[in-house]
Amino acid sequence: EKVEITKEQEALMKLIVEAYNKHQIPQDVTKQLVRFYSTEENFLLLTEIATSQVQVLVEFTKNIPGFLSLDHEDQIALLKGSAVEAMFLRSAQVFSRKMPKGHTEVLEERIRKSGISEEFITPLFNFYKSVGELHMVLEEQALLTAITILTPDRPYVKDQQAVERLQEPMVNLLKKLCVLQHPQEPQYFARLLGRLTELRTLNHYHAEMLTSWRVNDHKFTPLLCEIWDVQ
Ligand SMILES: CC(C)c1onc(-c2c(Cl)cccc2Cl)c1COc1ccc(-c2ccc3[nH]c(C(=O)O)cc3c2)cc1
Repeated sequence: EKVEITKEQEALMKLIVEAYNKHQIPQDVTKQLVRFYSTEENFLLLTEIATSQVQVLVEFTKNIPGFLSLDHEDQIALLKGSAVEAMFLRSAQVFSRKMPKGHTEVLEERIRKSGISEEFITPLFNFYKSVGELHMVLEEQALLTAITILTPDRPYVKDQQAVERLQEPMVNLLKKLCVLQHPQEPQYFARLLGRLTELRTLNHYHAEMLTSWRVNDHKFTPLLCEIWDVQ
């Protein structure tokens, strides 16, 4: 015979459905799932990484033999003049060293979505690619970073000869290392030094990146403001 819902059953149904709809996970919890990393969040994270990267860079620099016997103002001038290049080098080496699976992609994603305009993204990732293709060993990476920091012709360096005297043995050592590590590639050392030239062009792009971030009222940490002369 005909199936019919009784009045009682209807009342029961209403209670159950109401209770079911009432008890849901709060929106702000599930929202986390679909939230894309906003430009703002990516910028803040990269700022945090860069700040800690500068601290690491200062400690590394202090351990370069002879650096602490340079004129103190020249020490500051070298750090300020090389910080961006050293960080491009470091983040590029990290990229090429194939970070734990997926980290490289996440870092790339966050850099791409941190408010940097397309015109700087291209040269940035071209540089990462060109460093990756070199397959530098750790020793080469460390020496190349030290050579970058000990660049005599940075702005405001007074005693350039003193810096040259520290940089030259590093360059000679790197040259020897390249011959030993890449015997089948005589031009390898020249390719490494070519990266240093490319780094200098990235300085200009970076200055533009900073300006466009600041125009959009992005805040940096005190350490980054000091080393990059912003704010
Ligand atoms: C202030 C922020 C937004 C910023 O401004 N310019 C740059 C900026 C940008 Cl995008 C690109 C290149 C240079 C700069 Cl300097 C940045 C972010 O800078 C960094 C981004 C990532 C890293 C980075 C990432 C992963 C790492 N792993 C390790 C490790 O030791 O395992 C070190 C490391 C460093 C360092 C600086």
